[in-house]
Amino acid sequence: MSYPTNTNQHLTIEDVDTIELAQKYGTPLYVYDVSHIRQTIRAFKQVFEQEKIPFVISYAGKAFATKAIYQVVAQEGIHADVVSGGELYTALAAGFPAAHLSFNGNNKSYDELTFAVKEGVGTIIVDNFLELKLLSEIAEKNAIKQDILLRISPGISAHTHEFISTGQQDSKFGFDLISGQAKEAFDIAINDDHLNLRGLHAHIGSQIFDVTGFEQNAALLADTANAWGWQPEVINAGGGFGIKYTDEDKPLPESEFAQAIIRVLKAKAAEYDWKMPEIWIEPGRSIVGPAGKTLYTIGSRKDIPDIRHYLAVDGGMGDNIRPALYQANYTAVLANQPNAQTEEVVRVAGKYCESGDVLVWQQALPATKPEDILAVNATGAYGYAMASNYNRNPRPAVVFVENGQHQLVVERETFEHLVSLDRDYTLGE
Ligand SMILES: Cc1ncc(COP(=O)(O)O)c(C=O)c1O
Ligand SMILES: N[C@@H](CCCC[NH3+])C(=O)O
Repeated sequence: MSYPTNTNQHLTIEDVDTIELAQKYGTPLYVYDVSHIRQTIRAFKQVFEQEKIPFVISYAGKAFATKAIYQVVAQEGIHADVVSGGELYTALAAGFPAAHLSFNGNNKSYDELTFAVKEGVGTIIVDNFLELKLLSEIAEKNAIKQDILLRISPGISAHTHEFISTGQQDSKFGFDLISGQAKEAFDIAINDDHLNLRGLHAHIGSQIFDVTGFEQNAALLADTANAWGWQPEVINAGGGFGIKYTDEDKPLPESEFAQAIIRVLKAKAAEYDWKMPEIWIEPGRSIVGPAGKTLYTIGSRKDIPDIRHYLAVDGGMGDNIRPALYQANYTAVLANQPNAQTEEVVRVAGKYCESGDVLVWQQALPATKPEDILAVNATGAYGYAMASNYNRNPRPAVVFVENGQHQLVVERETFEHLVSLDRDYTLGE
């Protein structure tokens, strides 16, 4: 594949020189192409608009939650889904309209639910019986009727890594459909004076390439509501649309996932003689994943004759834990000269004290030298979001690029940040 370059033969992102970004902001550095994010959101929207059906696209902020991304998402006029008090706080701090937020999660605390209700979060996606009870009490206390959806665990297994598959019956998320718990929750919710049950939600997993699971899921939600003698206003089919990390990944265009869900629900609405319900989707990875790259500085190497070349960079599992956690595959490119002839196959390792601290398992690269810049592709989702301070490494900065310009949107942590919450121990003095 051929990468975009400038006259210096440097890798560019939206005409911005990645080597200059590395020099200006340091490495490791997360870089997002904002136009790419906007294009993906618009492609999703276009499908629904062309079909002329009511819809809500809710960006799943767990993939990447910072003030700046919530601002871009708000500019594009779509909603967002949060899964913790911290994500909710971030979205509100960004100026995101509370009414356009939904709140997912399998163990929202009393305080988190109160925070959401008081701030006017549009929809709470209720996951379990305790939450139903707490939320009803909180809504009553605040004299409101809270809009909710019920999250169902549909018993659908998505073909993806076990850790990111959520729809199977043996899952911690949602009301179990098969054993009748979902119907029990429905009966409670529909009769609750403080809750306004608008519809059903089910999310089957993440990084899924096939439309079948989404079709089955949408059909199941509609059939379930119908079997309960109920016409829902909303069917939320979740997120999970797969993206391309390597050439082995063959994702469908985002439009096809949306079209498949629309097709099924249109047919179900006709079959059951319903007013067309609002279709909600919650994409996270597909909106931000392909738009992000991480820049690293190349450091040491270890060549084990006839076995492997390890090339170490100045980041690792603290800024991208996905290879270590899910055996996830990525591709990388030499940003100094992305289209140069490749000369060797290396394993790109991080700087953390773990053997599993790998960023790219296998990558063909041109000859490299210390201080060269390596760009790892498609790191926009669940990279920064899952970053840690393991080995007391400060977390990297984040830069947004658009129309040939760049802006720092998250500062790099410093050593001072690392100790800023530490307190001296004095009891033993
Ligand atoms: C309820 C829910 N919605 C949306 C998502 C977003 O998934 P993805 O980032 O794969 O689109 C997830 C994560 O898997 C989720 O659990
Ligand atoms: N963190 C996962 C996806 C989220 C799954 C949680 N619903 C990943 O990096 O692929």
